[in-house]
Amino acid sequence: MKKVAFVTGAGQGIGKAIALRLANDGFAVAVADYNAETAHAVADEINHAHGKGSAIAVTVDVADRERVFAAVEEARTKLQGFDVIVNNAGVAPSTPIESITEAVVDKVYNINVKGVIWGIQAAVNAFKAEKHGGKIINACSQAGHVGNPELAVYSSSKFAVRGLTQTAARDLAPLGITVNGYCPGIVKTPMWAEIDRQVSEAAGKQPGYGTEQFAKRITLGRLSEPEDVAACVSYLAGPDSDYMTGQSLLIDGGMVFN
Ligand SMILES: NC(=O)C1=CN([C@@H]2O[C@H](COP(=O)(O)OP(=O)(O)OC[C@H]3O[C@@H](n4cnc5c(N)ncnc54)[C@H](O)[C@@H]3O)[C@@H](O)[C@H]2O)C=CC1
Ligand SMILES: CC(=O)C(C)=O
Repeated sequence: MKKVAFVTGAGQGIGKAIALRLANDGFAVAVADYNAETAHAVADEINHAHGKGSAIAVTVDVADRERVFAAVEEARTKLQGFDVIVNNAGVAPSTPIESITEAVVDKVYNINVKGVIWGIQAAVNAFKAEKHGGKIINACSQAGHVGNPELAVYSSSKFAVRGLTQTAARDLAPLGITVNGYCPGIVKTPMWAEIDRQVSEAAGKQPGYGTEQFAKRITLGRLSEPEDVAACVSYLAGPDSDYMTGQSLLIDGGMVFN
């Protein structure tokens, strides 16, 4: 029987790369996203293009607690098990301090922070129903290790995810559940393209300027591909990370040294 992984925000970008990688690792994958079209496209790619792959698409807004519980239960029932959740969905609007509104704080925290809490809770329910432990993996960021310019709301939400990851690791260890996070640097996805556009525009520069500014800090001298991140998540989802919990691993090409 295949192990089952549930990946949120898996319709594009890093989440898509994670879904494809875990399918390749032998997991049956629930491709969860609030964009039904992209979720179905990724699930189809796994089922058809990858031959041995097995996936379903699940439409869910991670900010909606009830829907998250229902989506996890749907995946557990349809895929006949539940072993790993990757709480990957996130949003990252540019928010220079003086521009911050209540609406943008609510939106970012509802998705990036509450969405992770609901995912953790729903996964615990599913692990209990399956009568075994499991692995919870949360999307953090280098911006959760060091405050990023013009990304105060986003950066603080990722600091919160790092705190949640440590705390949940302590609370859930007695249930045989590990909780870890991954902290990418600058990854070539639609999210990064939009941050670059907003930061460049705010500086009165052409697109690409924001990337240049951030990229100066990358020791390895290149931006990350989504697959770089998926490789780390593959490790966190597999047995080689069994003796690791509460960690938020930097995969940032050496942007931030703590
Ligand atoms: N791209 C980057 O440079 C970095 C990204 N990250 C984190 O990695 C994760 C993935 O980022 P990307 O792939 O770059 O983003 P992206 O914007 O390219 O893709 C995000 C996916 O999440 C989905 N999504 C957004 N809100 C949702 C919601 N409420 N419910 C369900 N699905 C939702 C979107 O439909 C989309 O498919 C995020 O948590 C992000 O904060 C962390 C560090 C760097
Ligand atoms: C978007 C993000 O998390 C970055 C640039 O680290």
